[in-house]
Amino acid sequence: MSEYVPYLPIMLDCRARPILVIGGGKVAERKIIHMLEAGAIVTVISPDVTASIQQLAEKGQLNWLKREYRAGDLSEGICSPLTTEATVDASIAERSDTTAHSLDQSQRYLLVYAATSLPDVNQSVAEEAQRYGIPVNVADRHERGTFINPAVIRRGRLVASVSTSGAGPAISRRIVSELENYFYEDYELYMEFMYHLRHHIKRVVHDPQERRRLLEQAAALDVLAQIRHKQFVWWDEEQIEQWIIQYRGR
Ligand SMILES: C[C@@]1(CC(=O)O)c2cc3[nH]c(cc4nc(cc5[nH]c(cc(n2)[C@H]1CCC(=O)O)[C@@](C)(CC(=O)O)[C@@H]5CCC(=O)O)C(CC(=O)O)=C4CCC(=O)O)c(CCC(=O)O)c3CC(=O)O
Ligand SMILES: NC(=O)C1=CN([C@@H]2O[C@H](COP(=O)(O)OP(=O)(O)OC[C@H]3O[C@@H](n4cnc5c(N)ncnc54)[C@H](O)[C@@H]3O)[C@@H](O)[C@H]2O)C=CC1
Repeated sequence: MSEYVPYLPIMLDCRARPILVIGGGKVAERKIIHMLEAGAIVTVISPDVTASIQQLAEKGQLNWLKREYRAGDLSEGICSPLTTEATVDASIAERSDTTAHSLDQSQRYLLVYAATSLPDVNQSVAEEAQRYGIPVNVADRHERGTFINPAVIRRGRLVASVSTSGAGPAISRRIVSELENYFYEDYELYMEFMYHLRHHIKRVVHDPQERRRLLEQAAALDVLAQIRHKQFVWWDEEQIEQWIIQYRGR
């Protein structure tokens, strides 16, 4: 077996956190869409961008700095959501003597993506990110970065992601397509219901053992089948209470 990195899979809350993307081509675009869906504040540094990225910039949904990457770009952090290029540059100039070490946590880039078509530029971005301890993804040579992206399907709260640890994104994509046939759209309502039920149980059942038993029972409910057969009716608080009473102490 060949050596490979035992990557740690995590789910990251990126809401209102700044992410920097160097390069604005097709690869950057695909990754940016996921970042925006995750609620991140995205800054793109690239002399040219795809039509979609340009549109997002025009709508104020991301910051585009129309220029090449410069050493030092990662130390700047970002000022506020939806700033224009001019205000970002002005604010960077004001803080020209600051470094990533001295920026407060909320201003520092949470993640950096090196997605240009130039291996040397991507390499410089990766080195700068690692100097500052910022996780970095490198589009052309994943082993030069510190994290990689899985192929993903979402069904509301349910997120299924697949990675082959670099063996091949086409394989990840194919496996995820198979999962799409398993996790139908009805999982979204199923997940919402399970959240609602679990939240209620957590609120009213304080004994840890009893709570765990109830949550296991909840996970075994045949709600998904009911949703699938269009027989499911949403449980109100009273119904949940009755269900809890029925299972308590069994
Ligand atoms: C290591 C990783 C690092 C990372 O990017 O995070 C990586 C690296 C590389 N990808 C390359 C090529 C392609 N990648 C895609 C597509 C995707 N790539 C994604 C992930 C990853 N790609 C990470 C590994 C995940 C894993 O191993 O499971 C997906 C799953 C998620 C995403 O990007 O969001 C997304 C699926 C999108 C979807 O779900 O639809 C396509 C298809 C297309 O573009 O349509 C091609 C062209 C076809 C081909 O080459 O297979 C190259 C060669 C570049 C070159 O030739 O120069 C490298 C470089 C290298 O291997 O080091
Ligand atoms: N990780 C992945 O999933 C995949 C990675 N790749 C690799 O990703 C890289 C990018 O691919 P594409 O987006 O298709 O390329 P592209 O040619 O469409 O886009 C490259 C972008 O980099 C920008 N750029 C060039 N020099 C720059 C600089 N000095 N500073 C900032 N931006 C600069 C360009 O303006 C352009 O927007 C390639 O190296 C490719 O081999 C390709 C397919 C998938």
